[in-house]
Amino acid sequence: MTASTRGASLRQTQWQPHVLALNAPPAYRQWLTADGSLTAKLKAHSDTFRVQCLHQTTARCLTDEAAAIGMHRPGRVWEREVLLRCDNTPAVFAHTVVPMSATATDWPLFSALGERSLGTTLFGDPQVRRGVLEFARLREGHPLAQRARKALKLEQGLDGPQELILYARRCLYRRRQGTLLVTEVFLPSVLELKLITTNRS
Ligand SMILES: C=C(O[C@@H]1C=C(C(=O)O)C=C[C@H]1O)C(=O)O
Repeated sequence: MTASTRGASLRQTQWQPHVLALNAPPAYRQWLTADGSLTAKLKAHSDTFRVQCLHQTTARCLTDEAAAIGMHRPGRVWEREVLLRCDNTPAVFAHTVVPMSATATDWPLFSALGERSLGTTLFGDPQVRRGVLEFARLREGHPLAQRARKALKLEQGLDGPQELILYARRCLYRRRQGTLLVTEVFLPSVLELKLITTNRS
């Protein structure tokens, strides 16, 4: 890596309200801007869909997400990270944070999700308010890029795809007094998915 690309990769990841600002390939754009539940979309593009929960624990939130969830400075949150698998291939690395100030009344189903999709609890609940999507091309050193690559490395037993360009989106959800920030990092295999028609010939 040259000094110039090192400087570029270390440039702070900017979360944008406009997907075109990323210069992402159209194939990624259609996933980044997909409306509704990502779980539902992934299920429509695979025979088998699974949520692999990597962990759900307390952690310190990332510096670029504190303000988004209403925290004055990065602090402890509930953190959930999963791989969304289509036909057992990881398609999305997802990272969700909830401030510790949130109560079980705010997010009654979050703590016991396990390998059930978070989406099924968000999109079915009339009390949940969904914010606007933000988009980013994750710089190489961004923690979520590193964690996604690490999850893939565990999957592929390789050094991990170093030159992987990762596009992500994030969305803030509100319910009662609670906030919850979902960040979805789209892995290259998502581009291989094909819509499965219902009337299979
Ligand atoms: C928000 C959704 O939930 C999905 C499921 C997640 C989980 O189970 O942790 C995380 C991110 C999402 O891609 C959705 O389906 O749109």
